[in-house]
Amino acid sequence: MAKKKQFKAESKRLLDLMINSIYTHKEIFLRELVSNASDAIDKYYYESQGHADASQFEIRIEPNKEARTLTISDTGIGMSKEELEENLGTIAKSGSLAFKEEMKKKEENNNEDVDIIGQFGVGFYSAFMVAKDVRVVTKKAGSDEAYEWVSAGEDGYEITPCTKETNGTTIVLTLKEDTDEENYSKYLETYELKELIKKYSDYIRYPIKMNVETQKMKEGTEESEKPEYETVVEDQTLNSMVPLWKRQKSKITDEEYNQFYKDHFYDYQDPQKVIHFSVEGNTSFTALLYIPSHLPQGFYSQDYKKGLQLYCRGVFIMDHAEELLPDSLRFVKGLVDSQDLSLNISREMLQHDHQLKLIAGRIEKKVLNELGNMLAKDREAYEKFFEEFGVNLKFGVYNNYGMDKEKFQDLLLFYSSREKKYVTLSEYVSRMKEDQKDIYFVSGKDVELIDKMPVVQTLKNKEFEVLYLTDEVDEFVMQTLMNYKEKTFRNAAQGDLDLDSEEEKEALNKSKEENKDLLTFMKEALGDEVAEVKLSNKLTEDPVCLTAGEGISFEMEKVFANMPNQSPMPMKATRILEINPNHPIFETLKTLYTSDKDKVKEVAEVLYDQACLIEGFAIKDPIAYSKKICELLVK
Ligand SMILES: Nc1ncnc2c1ncn2[C@@H]1O[C@H](COP(=O)(O)OP(=O)(O)OP(=O)(O)O)[C@@H](O)[C@H]1O
Repeated sequence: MAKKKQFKAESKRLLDLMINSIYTHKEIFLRELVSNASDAIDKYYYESQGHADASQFEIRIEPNKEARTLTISDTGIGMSKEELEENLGTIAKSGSLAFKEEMKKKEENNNEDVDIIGQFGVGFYSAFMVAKDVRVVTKKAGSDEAYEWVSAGEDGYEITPCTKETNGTTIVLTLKEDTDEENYSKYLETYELKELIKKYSDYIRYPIKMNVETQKMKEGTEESEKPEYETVVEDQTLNSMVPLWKRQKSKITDEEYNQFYKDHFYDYQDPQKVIHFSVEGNTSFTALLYIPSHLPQGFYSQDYKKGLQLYCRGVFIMDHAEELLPDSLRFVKGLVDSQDLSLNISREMLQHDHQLKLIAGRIEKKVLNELGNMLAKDREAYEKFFEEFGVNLKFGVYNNYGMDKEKFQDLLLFYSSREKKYVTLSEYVSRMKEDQKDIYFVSGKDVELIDKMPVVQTLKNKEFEVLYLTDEVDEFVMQTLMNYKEKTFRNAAQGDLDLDSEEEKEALNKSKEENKDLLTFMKEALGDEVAEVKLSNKLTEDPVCLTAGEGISFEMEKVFANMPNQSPMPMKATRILEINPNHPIFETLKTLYTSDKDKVKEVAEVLYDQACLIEGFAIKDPIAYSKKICELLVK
């Protein structure tokens, strides 16, 4: 009988820590054991300098419900008695890390990439999260001796000689009994095991095999009305082995990219764009990114999680690594695989965000670049993209107090008065009139309504192009941008546009002077509703319009009004009623002013209400308004 050896005191505590607090998910034990198996095969392969028979390389999973055991075996390098003692008897001793370092030293004359996963020397013990005892049977390649290591966790371990035919390691876990909180039996279910392998170990480069029972039609019964079925055992490979993103780009078809997207990111439609690239350098990584063709489900809900899947050396680490994507690109789906990440000991988190920041920066740059290319080369596709996700790019402009606005401004599209099509800011500026100083924009509910606005008509008549802003955020975007290529953004519905010629100005001033009393009377008739009633050349066909004074605009007033937690004194724009001096109604007003001042008051109220309606504001008293209109019609 072999003598039972004790774990060192620290090891006992460490083991306890390991079992109870390092990992959040018990299921990762399988990932850890499979990664160890893969490392062991890697080592065997390196040691044999490529002479080993690769067809023998495999990792096998074997659940046994009767015995309540789960066995993970590999055809790797195995362990000698000393190695067993060192690697499995000392927690936090990683034979793999030592191996990797050894290989690195040799690497000066050997360019082979060492893709060993293990580094902390703790993963193995995660088995004790689900197993009440663990048996390891191992035979070192090239040796005749095999050994068995047995432990029930905290109480230490035993090593005894045994027999094993081939090199490699077999690990047998006897699962714990189920409890109210924890169902350990699930790790004996084929379905569960398959899922776990797919989730965490799909890209382990050696086949992970399992005998799986399936129902097959009995031979010879296919033609009969009642085909018979039988249960057969199939040896299935559970993992894909070579990740799509590690394959040569030119050899990947669109269908493969699209299928991968649909399988991994739960979309039923093909993505709009695939971005696949690798970066070599201080932080090397490969990214496979997708721009969906439509808004992901729940995109605007609080439950939507942005982020990319993260793999480290082909092993799945986490689903939504948020730090890899700026908020403005939260619609991007995909993954990053890097070997240079400092994972924490549980591989559930990343330790330093420095590398992550570097990667995130490269990803942002690449995606914005690709969007720029799409805009330049495939306008139709870009417009479709922009319809879905443009608002995120606008967010990119005003986020961070506009720090990043330059990155986004050339990707913005706005409707314009010219062709009622999307234009970029650069297109707008390139065709501005020679003497035009500002970039004009007008906000409103939709393009049709804006197009009919009096001030837009005037600008159009004078052949100025106007950008039509229909998104709530648009005015904030303009405020943040302030200017573009030295041209200032200017809300055409606000303030004086100073578009008149000298003669026009002179004529207007004269008319203002002559009708000063009438205008003052009208202002008083309307009370606090308006700050001013004035004549303006802004209007050509329409009788009146409402403009906002300096400060907040009408659109902003509407945005603030829709916000939750209203203050009792909501922000309001200053209202100015502008009258077209060339409209017949002004002549009527002038005449009435000399004969019937009460009528002037009434007409002023109707005109003001009309201006409000055009601007998209509710009128204060719709019943009174309709009454007044009727009276005027009857007369
Ligand atoms: N299947 C195996 N075949 C051969 N050696 C193994 C096997 N499993 C574990 N080992 C040895 O035991 C050591 C400890 O394993 P453990 O999983 O605890 O840590 P690790 O894989 O080195 O690091 P990490 O904690 O990062 O996974 C390994 O470094 C390796 O030398």
